[in-house]
Amino acid sequence: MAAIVEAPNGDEKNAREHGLASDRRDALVSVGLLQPFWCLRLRQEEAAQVCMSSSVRLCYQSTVSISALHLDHGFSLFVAVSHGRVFKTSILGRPTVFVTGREASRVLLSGKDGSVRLNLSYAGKQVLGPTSLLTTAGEEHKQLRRLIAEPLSVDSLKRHFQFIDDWAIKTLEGWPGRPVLVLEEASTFTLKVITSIMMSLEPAGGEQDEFRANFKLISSTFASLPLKIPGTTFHRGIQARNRMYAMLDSMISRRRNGEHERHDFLQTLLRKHSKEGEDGGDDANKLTDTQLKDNVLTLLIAGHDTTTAALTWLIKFLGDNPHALQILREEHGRIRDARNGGTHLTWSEVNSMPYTNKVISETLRKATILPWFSRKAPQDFTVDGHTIKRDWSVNLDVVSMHHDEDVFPDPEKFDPSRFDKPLKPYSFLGFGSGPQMCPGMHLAKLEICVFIHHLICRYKWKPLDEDSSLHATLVRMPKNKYPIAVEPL
Ligand code: HEM
Repeated sequence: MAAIVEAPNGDEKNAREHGLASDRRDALVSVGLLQPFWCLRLRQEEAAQVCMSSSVRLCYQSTVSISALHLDHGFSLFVAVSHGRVFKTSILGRPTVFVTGREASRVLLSGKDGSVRLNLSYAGKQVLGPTSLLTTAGEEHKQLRRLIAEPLSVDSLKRHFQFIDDWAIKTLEGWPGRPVLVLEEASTFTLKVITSIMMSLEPAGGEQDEFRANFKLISSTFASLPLKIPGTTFHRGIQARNRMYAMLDSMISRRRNGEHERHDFLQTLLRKHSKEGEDGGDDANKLTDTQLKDNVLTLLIAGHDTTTAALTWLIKFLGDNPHALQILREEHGRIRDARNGGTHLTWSEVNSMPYTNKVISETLRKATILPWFSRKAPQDFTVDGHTIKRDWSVNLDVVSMHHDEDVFPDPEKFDPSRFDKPLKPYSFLGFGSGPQMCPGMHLAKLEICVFIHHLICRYKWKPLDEDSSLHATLVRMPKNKYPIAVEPL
C-alpha cells in the first residue's frame, strides 16, 4: 500500500518567521475552523509566489493548503510536482487529506461505499440546521432529495419561465449608459429568481429588501468564526436566520389558512409532503416545518452565489473570447429570427440551445466555481490505494481535475467544443456527481440561458478592467466583479 505523503510539520510561528502577512495567518485560522466553507483573503498572486519561490521552506502544514487554494490550477498541481496525487496535512491539528483524479472522485462521490458523506463545517451545520440536505446522510438524505426533486424538475420550472424571462429583460434594460458591475447585477437577478421560485416573494418592495438583508447576514456567517457572542458576524447571522425562519413560519401559516396560495416550491411541499407542524403524524415521507425551513434556506444558500458566479464568469469569458461569442451570437440570432418578432423567449426555444449548453459547461470547467468537495466517513476507507482514517477530512481538488491536460488539452483555453463529445465519468464535475449532485442544475441552466439570450441579442459590452484575479471564498468569483460598459446593438 502506498504511503500518503505528509507535509513537513510547521506552525504559525514558522509562518511569521517566513514572513507571512497577518491576513495569511487569519486565513489559516479560517480554513481550520470553517472547512469546507473556506474563507480566505490571500491575494492569488502572492500565494503563487509563496509556492513557487520557496516551496521547500513554506511547504508545511496549513500554509500549503491556503496558498494552493489561490492558485488558478488548484492545490494538487503544486503538490503533484513534489508529492503525488494524495496529500495529507493537518489543519489546526485536524488530519486533512487532499486528493485528485477520476478514481478518487469516483470513490468520494459515487456513494457506492455507503459511508462517505459530505463534511460540513460546524458553522455550516449551525446555520443550515440539523435537517438540511447538507447535514443529513443515508436514507434521510435520500428521502429529502426525493421530495425536493419534483418542484425543481424541468416540468415545474416551466411555470416560472415567464418570470425569469421578464426579469432578465428588465435587468438588462438598466445596463446601458453606466458602468455595470456584472457580479452585483447577477446577484440581484438570481436572488429575485430563486426567492420567487421558492416562495413567490415579490421581486421588489419591503419584503424582498428585508429578506435580502437577512440573507446577506446569513451568508456571511460561513466566512466567520463560529462564536455565538453578541456583536460577532456569526451571532448576527444566527439572529438573521431566526428572523428569516419567522418570515417563513408566517408564510407557512398563511398558506395553510388558504391565503396567498401560489404555484411555488413551498406550496408544492406544503400541499403534498408536509406534516403540519413538528409532530403532525408519523409519516416518514412527510416533512416537518423544521425540515421545510432548513431546506428552503439550504437551497437558497447553495443556489444563489453559485448561479451568480457562473453567470458572471460566463459573460467575462465571452468578453475575452470573440470566437466563442460569435458562434453564440449566431445560435441566438437564429432563434430570434425564427420567432418573427417579439422580444420574449419561448419555452421551446430555451430548450434548443446546444452551443449555449457547451458554453455553460466550459465556464464551469474553467472557473470551477466550487473548488473543493469535502467529505469524511465514520470508518476507514481507501482512495487510490491510500487508507483514509475515519473522521479525517478528505477534499477532492476539483480545480486541478478541471485543468488536467490529459482530459482537457490546453486547459487555459476557453473552448466550448471540448464538450462536443461525452467525457469519461468523474472527469467533469461542474455540477458534481453521484447522490450529492446538484439538484438545482436545471434551474441554474435555465436562468443562464434566458439571461444570455437577451444579452447577446440586444447588447454589446466591453470590460472596464482587465484584472482576472479571484476572490477566493468558498465560491470562486472575479475579484473586480467584472465591470463593463454596455451599449445596445
Ligand atoms: C451554476 C450554478 C450551480 C453550480 C455550479 C452548482 C454546483 C454544485 C455542485 C458541484 C454540487 C456538489 C457538491 C459536492 O458534491 O460536494 C452542488 C450541490 C448542491 N447544489 Fe448546486 N450548483 C449550482 C446551482 C444550484 C442551485 C440553483 C441550487 C438550488 C436551487 C443548488 C442547490 C444545491 C444543493 C442543495 C446541493 C447539495 C445537494 C446534496 O447534498 O444532496 N445549486 N451544486
